[in-house]
Amino acid sequence: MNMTASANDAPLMQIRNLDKSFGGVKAVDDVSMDLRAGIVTTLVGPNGAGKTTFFNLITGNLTRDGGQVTWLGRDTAGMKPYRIARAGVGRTYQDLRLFDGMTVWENVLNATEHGAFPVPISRAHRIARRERIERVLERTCLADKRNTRAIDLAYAERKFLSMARIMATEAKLWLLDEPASGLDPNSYERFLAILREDVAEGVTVCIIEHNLDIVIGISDRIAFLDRGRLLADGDPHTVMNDPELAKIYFGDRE
Ligand SMILES: Nc1ncnc2c1ncn2[C@@H]1O[C@H](COP(=O)(O)OP(=O)(O)OP(=O)(O)O)[C@@H](O)[C@H]1O
Repeated sequence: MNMTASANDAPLMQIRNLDKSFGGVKAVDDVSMDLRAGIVTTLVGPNGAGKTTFFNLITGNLTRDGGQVTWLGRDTAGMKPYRIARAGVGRTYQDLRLFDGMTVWENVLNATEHGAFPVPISRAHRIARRERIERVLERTCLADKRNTRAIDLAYAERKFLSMARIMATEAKLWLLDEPASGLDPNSYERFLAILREDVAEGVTVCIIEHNLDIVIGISDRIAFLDRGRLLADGDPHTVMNDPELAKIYFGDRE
């Protein structure tokens, strides 16, 4: 969405020769990628290509077998997921992973505390955080639902709540797992507007998405994974119009 970002900007996240196997399956195989400020990268690829494993490796949910991931210049090896999150890497899940019994407000507040390891904050910070959450709830149209339990929300509202949790943490990198799937057209437009505004402010986004119509509309860049390998990484139209990749994607490879 920000095609003007300079190619010389240092990447926020630098991924080099990343490897992960499960038994004999190479889920992520020698993948290198740069994630730069203000750029939306979409990961596409057939089922089992390694997209979720890739997310799990860069969030610290899985331990890599080899390779290097640096975030803001620092090697993340050995960092716990909550530390990586606190350093500015936010993530949503396909199954959303909300706290169903908690209210909207509590769900968002909890995200700002990064799980079981809250950092003590001053009164001024608490006030600033409350204002930030208010603003995020306005933007995601959840302000009127602040006292509603997550389980009682409609599907699109639950998706926006998972976005709100990232937005409130002011994460610099958003890793979004199928953020637009199942959204009605109005909700999809609202999602796109939020994404565009935050990307314009410098947020970096990496999305896993299966819906190819959505992919083209959202992405500055497409990374195509297959059997753990990064087969292409570049301009959306070039990648999506590649006949060999199309065969792989639609399952009719030779
Ligand atoms: N915890 C695990 N244990 C064993 N094998 C796994 C595990 N997680 C993933 N795999 C395997 O690693 C490969 C990559 O899986 P992954 O879920 O990362 O792919 P994906 O691209 O996200 O797929 P999908 O689009 O279906 O979600 C697959 O062959 C999968 O079966």
